[in-house]
Amino acid sequence: MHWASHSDHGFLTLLIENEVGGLQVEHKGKWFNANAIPNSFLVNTGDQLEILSNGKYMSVIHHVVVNNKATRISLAIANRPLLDGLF
Ligand SMILES: O=C(O)CCC(=O)C(=O)O
Ligand SMILES: [Fe+2]
Repeated sequence: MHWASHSDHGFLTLLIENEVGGLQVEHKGKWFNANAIPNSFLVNTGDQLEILSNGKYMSVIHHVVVNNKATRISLAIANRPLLDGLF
């Protein structure tokens, strides 16, 4: 089971997750596990960065796989643009 696949609206998203993992990123139609490195942030590129870099840094499509065997804990720190303005 996984949460809905999506890209983040903001510039960058910083993620910390526990050892359960579960984040997957899409590349050329395939899904890859994005296992966090202990004591580090995992950084997702967002839509705002893709737009401001004219597509040089693509916004990553991702989702999270979960199960009923292990408790997944994650902390996401995101900046998001106002929906009615530029920033
Ligand atoms: O929990 C995670 O690792 C990712 C959460 C996420 O994709 C989000 O908050 O946009
Ligand atoms: Fe996300």
